[in-house]
Amino acid sequence: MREIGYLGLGSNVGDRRMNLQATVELLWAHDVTVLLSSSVYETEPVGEVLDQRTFYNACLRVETRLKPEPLLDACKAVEHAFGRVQAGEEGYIKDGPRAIDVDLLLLGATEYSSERLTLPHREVTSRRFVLVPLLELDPHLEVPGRGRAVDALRMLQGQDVRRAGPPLDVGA
Ligand SMILES: Nc1ncnc2c1ncn2[C@@H]1O[C@H](COP(=O)(O)OP(=O)(O)OP(=O)(O)O)[C@@H](O)[C@H]1O
Ligand SMILES: Nc1nc2c(c(=O)[nH]1)N=C(CO)CN2
Repeated sequence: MREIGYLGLGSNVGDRRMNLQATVELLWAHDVTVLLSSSVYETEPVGEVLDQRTFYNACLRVETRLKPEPLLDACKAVEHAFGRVQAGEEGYIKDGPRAIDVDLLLLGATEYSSERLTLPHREVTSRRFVLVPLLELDPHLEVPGRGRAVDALRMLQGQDVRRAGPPLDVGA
């Protein structure tokens, strides 16, 4: 059975837009069909490392037959193709600079938790750089177990998120 899911992309190293665009193509090669892209947003860094380049962030609506863990594997394979150092590996910096980050935000109505995967993503309702592009894709989006995305965004202040470029090319 095919499910609709949402992925969050982020990049702040190299040609940020090109990295996001290349990710769309790599996802296709891993059985993840990209249906729609949000605009690309330039966003102020949040988390443990604030003194770094601004990020380009976007969200994708995808369709896939992959179950949660294999879909996470596909996200990780894309990061690996960019040479991403993973959590637990030497040189990993939590919230540090990266050419690409692919987060699995939502997969249908699935609520799931394992050692390596939490669905919905634990930060989906606490990051403006995720909620703004998600709401562009679906203004009525409900986050399973956590209510309406628009209500979550209303609770958040501050972080600068500004539209920087058109949606990524998804070949539709
Ligand atoms: N929904 C999810 N999407 C992606 N990774 C997840 C998810 N839930 C748990 N994880 C786990 O989180 C680990 C750390 O992810 P990552 O290295 O991308 O962290 P980060 O990008 O620094 O922080 P964040 O995940 O908060 O954006 C991954 O190796 C993965 O096993
Ligand atoms: N603005 C912004 N800040 C971040 C981002 C990101 O994608 N955008 N990703 C992080 C680690 O996943 C940490 N901080």
